[in-house]
Amino acid sequence: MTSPHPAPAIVIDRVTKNFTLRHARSIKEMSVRALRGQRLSDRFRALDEVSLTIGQGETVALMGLNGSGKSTLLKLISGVMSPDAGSVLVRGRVAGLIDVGAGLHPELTGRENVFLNGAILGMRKAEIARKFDAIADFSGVGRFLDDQVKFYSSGMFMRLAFSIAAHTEPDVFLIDEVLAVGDPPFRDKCLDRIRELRGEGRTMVVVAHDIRMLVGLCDRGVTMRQGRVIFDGPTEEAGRLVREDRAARRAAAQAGTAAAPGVSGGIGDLGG
Ligand SMILES: Nc1ncnc2c1ncn2[C@@H]1O[C@H](COP(=O)(O)OP(=O)(O)OP(=O)(O)O)[C@@H](O)[C@H]1O
Repeated sequence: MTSPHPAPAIVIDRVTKNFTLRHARSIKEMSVRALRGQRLSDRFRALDEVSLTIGQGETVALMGLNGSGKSTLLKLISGVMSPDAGSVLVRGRVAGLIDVGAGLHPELTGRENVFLNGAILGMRKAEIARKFDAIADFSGVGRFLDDQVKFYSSGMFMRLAFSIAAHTEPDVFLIDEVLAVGDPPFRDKCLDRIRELRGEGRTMVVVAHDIRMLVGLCDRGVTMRQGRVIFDGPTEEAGRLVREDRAARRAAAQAGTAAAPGVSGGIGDLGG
């Protein structure tokens, strides 16, 4: 029997992340702005005191409008980015599909990338060799395996990246919008593989805009708005709040106003 309170796999404690928005891209632009007394850059708060604990074996959907901070939060969990304040603790091996294909090297072949990316994701050479056929089969890249991946279509690229990550047997698996890229049969295969990983008790955090898919896949939904967690509970309810935000954003756009829920407002967001 599973415990109602699984041991934490991810603990995010009052995490804040700021980015610098540069307004001038050239020395000329900088000079013009300086002469006019305009700012050269602004600080933008992408995450604002976010706290979240995810238990081992949970499948959590991270939802919210564009710019609400989902991807930034996944990057902090994966360790590719560090918080400006607060802490992120992750137990076990993390594999992520965060920036699709970011781990694939365009000049290398699919085969070489399986070994390189597999190693980056923490697999030993013998383990990759043992799983190579399964990775190649799952990706469906077939006869293109010995071509450089820069010649792959975006779908093939994503399939190979997903296949490598999904065979690393991670304790924590992070998935960002990759399911939106693939063709429907591959998407179903990915969903089956995610369910399999879930059945093996792995922890999963999934970011996607397809609310219906998330409701079918995840035990728990977290809704973000302007860098903050505004809801954490049943996935349906989390999704309902996102639909509300979408409707408000549409209404605001029609009314011609700039401010809508969850839409990043730059420096103005910092205070409120
Ligand atoms: N490297 C960066 N430099 C500057 N600003 C950034 C950077 N990465 C993200 N941001 C900004 O931080 C905010 C949050 O971005 P993030 O990508 O986390 O949102 P998101 O909820 O994942 O959005 P989407 O659904 O569009 O992927 C956005 O306003 C974005 O423009």
